[in-house]
Amino acid sequence: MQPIISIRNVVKTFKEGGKALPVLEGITFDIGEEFVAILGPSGCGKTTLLRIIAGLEKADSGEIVFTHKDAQIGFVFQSPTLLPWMTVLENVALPLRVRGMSWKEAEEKARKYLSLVGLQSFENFYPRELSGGMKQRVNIARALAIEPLILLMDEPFSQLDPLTAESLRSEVLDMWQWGVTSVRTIVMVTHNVDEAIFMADRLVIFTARPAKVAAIIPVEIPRPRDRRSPEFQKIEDKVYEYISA
Ligand SMILES: Nc1ncnc2c1ncn2[C@@H]1O[C@H](COP(=O)(O)OP(=O)(O)OP(=O)(O)O)[C@@H](O)[C@H]1O
Repeated sequence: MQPIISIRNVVKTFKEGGKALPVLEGITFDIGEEFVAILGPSGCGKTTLLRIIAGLEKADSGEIVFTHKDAQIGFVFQSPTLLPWMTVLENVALPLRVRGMSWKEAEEKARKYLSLVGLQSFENFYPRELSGGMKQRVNIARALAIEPLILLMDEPFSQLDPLTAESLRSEVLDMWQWGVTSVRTIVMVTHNVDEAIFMADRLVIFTARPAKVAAIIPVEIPRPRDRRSPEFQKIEDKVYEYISA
């Protein structure tokens, strides 16, 4: 596998009120052109690793090596982080403006990605006028609009009702699988074992804090995956062995 991201011996300790909280204890693995899900017990450091990959947080030691030095990275946060005083269109266009694009060009691109997530007729709405699922769609459109090679997602479906979450999962998978976006690599942090097996090519399982890689499990089941199939169940059992260990 040709790596797109190499995570090499990443160590991170937070300092809180004079006390050291070791969070990541030497995380090493490669991510290629694939969909990787990171699973692990609550508070073990999954989000911290994602933030380090995105450059939002600094590792104490170790490194993250990107094969494509100028690769753009999109980030979808757990809860939508839209600016309330801007319309949907302006929210999606903003990161493009920040990158130096004219408003006209930025809005054209924003419209393209809003239509990809099914929100073309909501461009003049404000975030408060949207449902949770629609806000998360805008968040996804905003991350895609910068045309990233790498998409990082932090529990993107966990705040949505089950039906909305399920349709968004399939939509994200479709967009990625059929190559209608620039994204070649997806890294998703999740608590949800079922969601990880449904979506990912490989599962990276972390131990409890301080996190180490406990196991890497490939999911070689053709998509769309049937959660009731014996192969699916077998992987689920394997994951729980590591998670409850
Ligand atoms: N900026 C920070 N300063 C101090 N402690 C932090 C900071 N960010 C995270 N932590 C702590 O580091 C630990 C790991 O947090 P992190 O959010 O990475 O875990 P997680 O595995 O994503 O958790 P969850 O699954 O519950 O979302 C937690 O105990 C958290 O309280």
